[in-house]
Amino acid sequence: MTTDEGLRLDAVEISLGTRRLLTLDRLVPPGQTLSVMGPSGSGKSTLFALIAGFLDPAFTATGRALLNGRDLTGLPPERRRVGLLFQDALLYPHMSVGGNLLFGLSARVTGRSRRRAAAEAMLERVGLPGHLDRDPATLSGGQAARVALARTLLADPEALLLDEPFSRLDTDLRQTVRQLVFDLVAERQIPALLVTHDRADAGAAGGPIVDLGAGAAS
Ligand SMILES: Nc1ncnc2c1ncn2[C@@H]1O[C@H](COP(=O)(O)OP(=O)(O)OP(=O)(O)O)[C@@H](O)[C@H]1O
Repeated sequence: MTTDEGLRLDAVEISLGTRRLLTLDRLVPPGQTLSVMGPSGSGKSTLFALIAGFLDPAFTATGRALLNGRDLTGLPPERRRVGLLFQDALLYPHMSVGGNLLFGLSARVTGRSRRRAAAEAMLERVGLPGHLDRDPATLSGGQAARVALARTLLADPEALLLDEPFSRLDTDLRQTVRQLVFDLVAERQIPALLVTHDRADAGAAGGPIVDLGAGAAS
């Protein structure tokens, strides 16, 4: 592995006015999940916004985020190859499951039948074979979370930002879905960041934990 691989947060510092919100200097190697913890307001979502490319202009940031050697600074969000998963699945309600997946699918996969096959294969991998024509409104919370994961991965991201994606799932489901997520992170060798308030989630991620509330986050 060269040092270029993975998600590098190179002397990142984010401030809000005169208040320094966070500083972070880390490499998240391929296949590893760095868990980001910290109290409300410590800057977890702001860090994700910086990496994904939608930092509010109210903040000032120095340092760089590099993904597999590419400096993300100044790139529009759609060119960053960063996948996001949130608390809510955020599926488009007016599209079928397949429509949602094809919407996310990388433009590099061309041709209707190849695109459908890629979506079906990904559904199968997340444990929902044959669900392409389902209406998202009829899915359980766990199924919707799996579809959201499938949609994110179909875009072929080079890094994953997981913003409390398990917090709405109850215990058993939570364990199954998070295992699936971390299995896929390892399988695809993608670096991932997980924002969570839950030590068990951070433990399940298996990687290092950074606490933004501790004042010495690095
Ligand atoms: N658009 C904005 N303009 C000004 N201040 C903001 C803006 N968005 C967030 N903040 C402030 O920036 C700080 C960090 O917010 P952020 O949402 O990143 O925290 P967080 O750790 O994700 O919190 P939570 O756990 O509640 O999601 C907070 O003090 C928040 O009030």
